Amino acid sequence: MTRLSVNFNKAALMRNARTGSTGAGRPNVGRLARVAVGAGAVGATLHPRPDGRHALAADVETLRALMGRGAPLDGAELNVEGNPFEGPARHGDYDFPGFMEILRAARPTQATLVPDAAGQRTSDHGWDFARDGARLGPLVEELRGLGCRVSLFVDPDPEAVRAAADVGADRVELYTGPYAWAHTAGDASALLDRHRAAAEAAAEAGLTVNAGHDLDLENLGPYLRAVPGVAEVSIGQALLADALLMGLEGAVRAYLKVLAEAGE
Ligand SMILES: CC(=O)[C@@H](O)[C@H](O)COP(=O)(O)O
Ligand SMILES: NCC(=O)COP(=O)(O)O
Repeated sequence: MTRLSVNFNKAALMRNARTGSTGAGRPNVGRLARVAVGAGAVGATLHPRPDGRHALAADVETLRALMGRGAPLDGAELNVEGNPFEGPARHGDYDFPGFMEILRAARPTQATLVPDAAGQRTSDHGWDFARDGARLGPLVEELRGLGCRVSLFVDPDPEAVRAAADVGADRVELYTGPYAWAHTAGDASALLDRHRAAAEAAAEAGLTVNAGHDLDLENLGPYLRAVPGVAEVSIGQALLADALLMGLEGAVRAYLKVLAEAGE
Protein backbone atom coordinates (compact mmCIF):
# COMPACT_ATOMS: atom_id res chain seq x y z
CA MET A 1 0.00 0.00 0.00
CA THR A 2 1.17 3.51 -0.78
CA ARG A 3 2.44 5.19 2.38
CA LEU A 4 1.42 8.64 3.62
CA SER A 5 3.79 11.37 4.81
CA VAL A 6 2.01 14.39 6.27
CA ASN A 7 3.45 17.78 5.32
CA PHE A 8 3.18 20.24 8.24
CA ASN A 9 4.24 23.41 6.41
CA LYS A 10 0.85 25.03 6.92
CA ALA A 11 0.72 24.20 10.60
CA ALA A 12 4.01 26.06 10.91
CA LEU A 13 2.54 28.89 8.82
CA MET A 14 -0.30 29.26 11.33
CA ARG A 15 2.13 29.12 14.25
CA ASN A 16 4.35 31.80 12.73
CA ALA A 17 1.37 34.09 12.30
CA ARG A 18 1.28 34.83 16.03
CA THR A 19 4.03 35.62 18.52
CA GLY A 20 3.94 36.46 22.20
CA SER A 21 1.80 34.62 24.73
CA THR A 22 -1.47 34.51 22.80
CA GLY A 23 -0.65 31.72 20.43
CA ALA A 24 3.10 31.37 20.74
CA GLY A 25 4.23 27.91 19.76
CA ARG A 26 0.83 26.74 18.60
CA PRO A 27 0.15 24.68 16.49
CA ASN A 28 2.95 22.48 17.81
CA VAL A 29 4.51 20.59 14.90
CA GLY A 30 5.92 17.89 17.15
CA ARG A 31 2.58 17.16 18.79
CA LEU A 32 0.89 17.07 15.39
CA ALA A 33 3.47 14.65 14.03
CA ARG A 34 2.82 12.35 16.99
CA VAL A 35 -0.91 12.34 16.19
CA ALA A 36 -0.33 11.74 12.48
CA VAL A 37 2.09 8.84 13.02
CA GLY A 38 -0.15 7.44 15.73
CA ALA A 39 -3.00 7.40 13.21
CA GLY A 40 -0.91 5.47 10.71
CA ALA A 41 1.12 7.96 8.67
CA VAL A 42 4.61 6.74 7.84
CA GLY A 43 6.03 10.06 8.95
CA ALA A 44 6.17 13.80 8.41
CA THR A 45 7.38 16.16 5.71
CA LEU A 46 8.69 19.71 6.09
CA HIS A 47 9.84 22.15 3.42
CA PRO A 48 11.91 24.81 5.22
CA ARG A 49 12.11 27.78 2.87
CA PRO A 50 14.77 30.54 3.14
CA ASP A 51 12.25 33.22 4.13
CA GLY A 52 10.96 31.22 7.10
CA ARG A 53 7.34 31.65 6.01
CA HIS A 54 6.39 28.35 7.58
CA ALA A 55 8.59 25.36 8.43
CA LEU A 56 11.83 26.47 10.10
CA ALA A 57 15.17 24.76 10.58
CA ALA A 58 14.18 24.35 14.24
CA ASP A 59 11.10 22.38 13.20
CA VAL A 60 13.31 19.93 11.34
CA GLU A 61 15.43 19.56 14.49
CA THR A 62 12.29 19.00 16.57
CA LEU A 63 11.00 16.22 14.34
CA ARG A 64 14.46 14.70 13.97
CA ALA A 65 14.72 14.42 17.76
CA LEU A 66 11.22 12.88 17.98
CA MET A 67 12.12 10.25 15.39
CA GLY A 68 15.54 9.36 16.70
CA ARG A 69 16.46 5.92 18.07
CA GLY A 70 14.50 5.25 21.26
CA ALA A 71 12.54 8.50 20.84
CA PRO A 72 8.71 8.62 20.86
CA LEU A 73 8.47 8.36 17.05
CA ASP A 74 11.41 6.01 16.55
CA GLY A 75 10.83 4.26 13.21
CA ALA A 76 8.77 7.07 11.67
CA GLU A 77 10.21 8.73 8.58
CA LEU A 78 11.29 12.36 8.29
CA ASN A 79 11.15 13.78 4.77
CA VAL A 80 12.77 17.20 4.33
CA GLU A 81 12.24 19.07 1.09
CA GLY A 82 14.10 22.00 -0.37
CA ASN A 83 16.54 23.42 -2.88
CA PRO A 84 20.10 22.24 -2.12
CA PHE A 85 21.53 25.32 -3.82
CA GLU A 86 19.85 27.67 -1.33
CA GLY A 87 22.64 28.84 0.98
CA PRO A 88 22.48 30.74 4.29
CA ALA A 89 20.08 33.67 4.34
CA ARG A 90 18.58 36.08 6.87
CA HIS A 91 14.93 37.08 6.65
CA GLY A 92 13.83 39.46 9.37
CA ASP A 93 14.90 37.77 12.61
CA TYR A 94 15.11 34.32 10.97
CA ASP A 95 18.51 32.89 10.10
CA PHE A 96 18.14 30.24 7.39
CA PRO A 97 21.30 28.13 7.70
CA GLY A 98 21.23 26.85 4.12
CA PHE A 99 19.31 23.81 2.96
CA MET A 100 22.29 21.48 2.75
CA GLU A 101 23.30 22.55 6.28
CA ILE A 102 19.82 21.62 7.50
CA LEU A 103 20.15 18.21 5.88
CA ARG A 104 23.70 17.65 7.16
CA ALA A 105 22.54 18.39 10.71
CA ALA A 106 19.32 16.37 10.59
CA ARG A 107 20.25 13.48 8.28
CA PRO A 108 16.54 12.86 7.58
CA THR A 109 15.22 9.53 6.37
CA GLN A 110 14.56 11.16 3.03
CA ALA A 111 15.81 14.34 1.39
CA THR A 112 13.54 15.52 -1.42
CA LEU A 113 15.39 18.00 -3.61
CA VAL A 114 13.10 20.57 -5.20
CA PRO A 115 14.23 23.35 -7.64
CA ASP A 116 12.29 26.15 -5.98
CA ALA A 117 13.61 29.70 -6.10
CA ALA A 118 13.78 31.49 -2.74
CA GLY A 119 10.69 33.66 -3.17
CA GLN A 120 8.59 31.14 -5.07
CA ARG A 121 4.98 31.01 -3.85
CA THR A 122 4.99 27.20 -3.88
CA SER A 123 6.63 24.30 -5.71
CA ASP A 124 5.50 24.35 -9.33
CA HIS A 125 8.07 22.50 -11.45
CA GLY A 126 10.56 19.70 -11.48
CA TRP A 127 14.31 19.78 -12.09
CA ASP A 128 15.89 20.91 -15.35
CA PHE A 129 18.57 18.26 -15.57
CA ALA A 130 20.24 19.75 -18.65
CA ARG A 131 20.97 22.84 -16.50
CA ASP A 132 21.37 21.33 -13.04
CA GLY A 133 22.16 17.63 -13.42
CA ALA A 134 25.95 17.97 -13.24
CA ARG A 135 25.85 19.97 -10.01
CA LEU A 136 23.14 17.82 -8.42
CA GLY A 137 25.18 14.62 -8.69
CA PRO A 138 27.78 15.39 -6.00
CA LEU A 139 25.07 16.59 -3.58
CA VAL A 140 23.04 13.44 -4.14
CA GLU A 141 26.16 11.39 -3.45
CA GLU A 142 26.90 13.35 -0.27
CA LEU A 143 23.35 12.97 1.04
CA ARG A 144 23.29 9.24 0.34
CA GLY A 145 26.62 9.04 2.16
CA LEU A 146 24.90 10.66 5.15
CA GLY A 147 22.35 7.87 5.10
CA CYS A 148 19.54 9.86 3.50
CA ARG A 149 17.31 8.38 0.85
CA VAL A 150 17.34 10.96 -1.97
CA SER A 151 14.25 11.81 -3.99
CA LEU A 152 14.24 14.32 -6.84
CA PHE A 153 11.15 16.38 -7.60
CA VAL A 154 10.38 15.92 -11.30
CA ASP A 155 7.73 16.72 -13.85
CA PRO A 156 6.01 13.56 -15.17
CA ASP A 157 8.45 13.13 -18.04
CA PRO A 158 10.28 9.83 -18.72
CA GLU A 159 13.37 11.77 -19.82
CA ALA A 160 13.47 13.62 -16.50
CA VAL A 161 13.01 10.36 -14.64
CA ARG A 162 15.91 8.76 -16.49
CA ALA A 163 18.05 11.84 -15.80
CA ALA A 164 17.23 11.53 -12.08
CA ALA A 165 18.51 7.97 -12.15
CA ASP A 166 21.65 9.13 -13.96
CA VAL A 167 22.49 11.55 -11.11
CA GLY A 168 22.14 8.75 -8.56
CA ALA A 169 18.76 9.39 -6.94
CA ASP A 170 16.94 6.63 -5.08
CA ARG A 171 13.51 7.99 -5.91
CA VAL A 172 11.64 10.55 -7.93
CA GLU A 173 8.69 12.54 -6.65
CA LEU A 174 6.26 13.11 -9.48
CA TYR A 175 4.85 16.65 -9.35
CA THR A 176 1.08 16.16 -9.30
CA GLY A 177 -0.10 19.80 -9.29
CA PRO A 178 -1.25 19.95 -12.95
CA TYR A 179 -2.89 16.53 -12.58
CA ALA A 180 -4.84 17.77 -9.54
CA TRP A 181 -6.05 20.84 -11.39
CA ALA A 182 -7.03 18.77 -14.45
CA HIS A 183 -8.96 16.41 -12.17
CA THR A 184 -10.88 19.37 -10.75
CA ALA A 185 -11.54 20.58 -14.30
CA GLY A 186 -12.99 17.17 -15.13
CA ASP A 187 -10.47 15.75 -17.56
CA ALA A 188 -7.25 14.36 -16.15
CA SER A 189 -6.81 11.48 -18.60
CA ALA A 190 -3.91 13.05 -20.51
CA LEU A 191 -2.09 13.91 -17.28
CA LEU A 192 -2.65 10.43 -15.92
CA ASP A 193 -1.15 9.00 -19.11
CA ARG A 194 1.94 11.18 -18.58
CA HIS A 195 2.26 10.12 -14.96
CA ARG A 196 1.79 6.47 -15.84
CA ALA A 197 4.56 6.70 -18.48
CA ALA A 198 6.84 8.46 -16.00
CA ALA A 199 6.18 5.83 -13.32
CA GLU A 200 6.88 3.05 -15.79
CA ALA A 201 10.14 4.76 -16.78
CA ALA A 202 11.05 4.97 -13.09
CA ALA A 203 10.48 1.25 -12.61
CA GLU A 204 12.64 0.52 -15.65
CA ALA A 205 15.38 2.78 -14.23
CA GLY A 206 15.25 1.12 -10.80
CA LEU A 207 13.77 4.18 -9.12
CA THR A 208 11.01 4.15 -6.51
CA VAL A 209 8.12 6.53 -7.19
CA ASN A 210 6.80 9.14 -4.77
CA ALA A 211 4.15 11.69 -5.70
CA GLY A 212 2.92 14.98 -4.32
CA HIS A 213 1.44 18.46 -4.57
CA ASP A 214 -2.24 19.35 -4.38
CA LEU A 215 -3.31 15.77 -3.79
CA ASP A 216 -6.56 15.50 -1.87
CA LEU A 217 -9.33 13.08 -0.88
CA GLU A 218 -10.99 13.43 -4.29
CA ASN A 219 -8.05 13.10 -6.69
CA LEU A 220 -5.84 10.69 -4.73
CA GLY A 221 -7.72 7.46 -5.45
CA PRO A 222 -8.02 7.97 -9.23
CA TYR A 223 -4.33 8.86 -9.35
CA LEU A 224 -3.17 5.73 -7.54
CA ARG A 225 -5.44 3.48 -9.58
CA ALA A 226 -3.99 4.91 -12.81
CA VAL A 227 -0.30 5.22 -11.86
CA PRO A 228 1.45 1.98 -10.93
CA GLY A 229 3.69 1.45 -7.92
CA VAL A 230 3.52 4.76 -6.05
CA ALA A 231 5.42 4.05 -2.82
CA GLU A 232 4.68 7.29 -0.96
CA VAL A 233 2.55 10.37 -1.21
CA SER A 234 3.30 13.49 0.79
CA ILE A 235 0.25 15.61 1.43
CA GLY A 236 -0.11 18.81 3.40
CA GLN A 237 -2.32 21.60 2.11
CA ALA A 238 -5.51 19.57 1.59
CA LEU A 239 -4.99 17.18 4.50
CA LEU A 240 -4.51 19.97 7.03
CA ALA A 241 -7.50 21.82 5.57
CA ASP A 242 -9.54 18.64 5.99
CA ALA A 243 -8.20 18.34 9.54
CA LEU A 244 -9.82 21.67 10.41
CA LEU A 245 -13.14 19.92 9.86
CA MET A 246 -12.45 16.32 10.90
CA GLY A 247 -9.47 16.61 13.25
CA LEU A 248 -5.97 15.51 12.33
CA GLU A 249 -6.43 11.88 13.36
CA GLY A 250 -9.66 11.70 11.38
CA ALA A 251 -8.08 13.32 8.33
CA VAL A 252 -5.09 10.98 8.36
CA ARG A 253 -7.40 7.98 8.67
CA ALA A 254 -9.53 9.27 5.80
CA TYR A 255 -6.47 9.52 3.53
CA LEU A 256 -5.21 6.12 4.65
CA LYS A 257 -8.61 4.65 3.77
CA VAL A 258 -8.25 6.03 0.24
CA LEU A 259 -4.75 4.56 0.03
CA ALA A 260 -5.97 1.18 1.22
CA GLU A 261 -8.91 1.12 -1.20
CA ALA A 262 -6.68 2.12 -4.12
CA GLY A 263 -4.33 -0.72 -3.27
CA GLU A 264 -7.04 -3.38 -3.31
C1 LIG B 1 7.35 19.95 -3.09
C2 LIG B 1 5.90 20.22 -2.93
O1 LIG B 1 5.15 20.16 -3.84
C3 LIG B 1 5.42 20.54 -1.60
O2 LIG B 1 5.90 19.61 -0.74
C4 LIG B 1 5.92 21.85 -1.06
O3 LIG B 1 6.35 21.64 0.25
C5 LIG B 1 4.81 22.83 -0.98
O4 LIG B 1 5.36 23.99 -0.41
P1 LIG B 1 4.41 25.03 0.32
O5 LIG B 1 3.75 24.31 1.47
O6 LIG B 1 5.34 26.13 0.74
O7 LIG B 1 3.39 25.45 -0.72
N1 LIG C 1 5.74 16.94 -1.73
C1 LIG C 1 4.36 17.36 -1.62
C2 LIG C 1 4.08 17.76 -0.22
O1 LIG C 1 4.87 17.51 0.67
C3 LIG C 1 2.82 18.45 0.12
O2 LIG C 1 2.30 19.17 -0.96
P1 LIG C 1 0.83 19.78 -0.71
O3 LIG C 1 -0.08 18.62 -0.36
O4 LIG C 1 0.93 20.76 0.42
O5 LIG C 1 0.47 20.41 -2.03
